[in-house]
Amino acid sequence: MAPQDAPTALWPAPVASGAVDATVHVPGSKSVTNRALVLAALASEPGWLRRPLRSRDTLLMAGALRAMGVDIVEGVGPDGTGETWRVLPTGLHGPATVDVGNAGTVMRFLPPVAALADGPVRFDGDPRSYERPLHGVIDALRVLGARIDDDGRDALPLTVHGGGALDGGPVEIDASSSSQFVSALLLSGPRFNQGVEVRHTGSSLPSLPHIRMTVDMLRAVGAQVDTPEAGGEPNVWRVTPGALLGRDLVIEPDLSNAQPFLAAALVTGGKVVIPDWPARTTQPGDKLREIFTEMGGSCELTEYGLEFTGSGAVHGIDVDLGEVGELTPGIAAVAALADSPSTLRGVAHLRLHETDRLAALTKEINELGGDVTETADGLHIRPRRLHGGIFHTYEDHRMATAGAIIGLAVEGVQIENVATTAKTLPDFPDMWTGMLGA
Ligand SMILES: O=C(O)C1=C[C@@H](OP(=O)(O)O)[C@@H](O)[C@H](O)C1
Ligand SMILES: C=C(OP(=O)(O)O)C(=O)O
Repeated sequence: MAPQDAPTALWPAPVASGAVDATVHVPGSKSVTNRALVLAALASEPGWLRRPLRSRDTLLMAGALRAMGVDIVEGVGPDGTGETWRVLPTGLHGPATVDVGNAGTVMRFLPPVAALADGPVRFDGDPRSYERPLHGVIDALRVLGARIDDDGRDALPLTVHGGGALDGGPVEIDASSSSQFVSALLLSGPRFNQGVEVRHTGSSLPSLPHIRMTVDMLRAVGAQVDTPEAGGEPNVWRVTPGALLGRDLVIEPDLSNAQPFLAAALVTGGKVVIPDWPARTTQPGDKLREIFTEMGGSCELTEYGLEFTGSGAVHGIDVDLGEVGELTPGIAAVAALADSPSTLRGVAHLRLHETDRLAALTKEINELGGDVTETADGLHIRPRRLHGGIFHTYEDHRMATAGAIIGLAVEGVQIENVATTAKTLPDFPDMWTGMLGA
């Protein structure tokens, strides 16, 4: 949790007057957009991103790469439709400064890129970014040959003294606090002289689908990656050195940002269609089809997209969310409105996300009259009749959308700083009222 009680704008969360029935076009995935930007910047030829997400996290990523000399040109796609970013990897230069905001993808994926630049790159960000774990990336980069000045903090702010190249090779890390440590080292791995071999030594590893996303996207630009899944050693990933191709990539909709809209169908017994839901994806949000079905809905995936229908009943769930941690706030919000208790497990690492999400969800739902307790690795949620009040967001986009879900069913919920949704979904308030007005 973080600075709180500062007077910030309150957004009256709209109550649903009946069953929602809407088609919601969800913008591009944060995780895919930021990986695509990094890979395009490291490629040996230009590439395109079509329908990239334009939000705080992705604009910070683009800004950081531009600061290191990469040319990213905004425009209209070659077919005349949709927004695109053309990425021209013209070199990685320091001195440069990078604002990571509170974007895990920027603070973890870019120090390895900066190690390849030909000068110092200074990293700084929001106060919360100083508290988020970065040791896995810093310590690994030092082993792989980088010089990093962090005044002994093992955290932000820091300076990577890029030497124009990096030896690379084998490295051990404990990525139990964030899968992004593994993704960060793999993404730049093809550009290290010896490639990279990452061995995770911790007891658990969250967000495996996000590591699969990294591997899939690396392979799609021509990298050779060996993984535990492909018959390799458990917890070991190897990336061979080599040039990366420039690609023309259409970014999938952000399925984790589709969550509040699907939740609206579930909570109101309505129907929401998300066009362009991919038939095959590594995004963790795809798991919502299963989770929200177990909680009372049903869905149909067609060529057009996903049609999700609520039954009018919302059930509690006992579920391990370790692989899909970023879905926890939205699931907790639905669980608080369910007809039976829920246990959400496997997400201790959420205490180190945008805010301490376990503490924040417990406090905010309980202040509306709920009965939530924290466990060692998750939440117990016993639904109770809730009442209105201020729902604080702790500068966490997913707290804001979680509060909006509760507000659909509870009069008088006011979301503090709904603008924090700009991290990944700047149009959220308009999309939400649009869905309800549809
Ligand atoms: O690699 C990524 O794009 C992400 C990985 C996950 O991070 P953690 O493994 O730190 O939970 C996820 O929660 C985050 O929203 C995005
Ligand atoms: C944990 C999240 O973000 P980040 O990429 O900053 O880690 C999230 O979006 O839920």
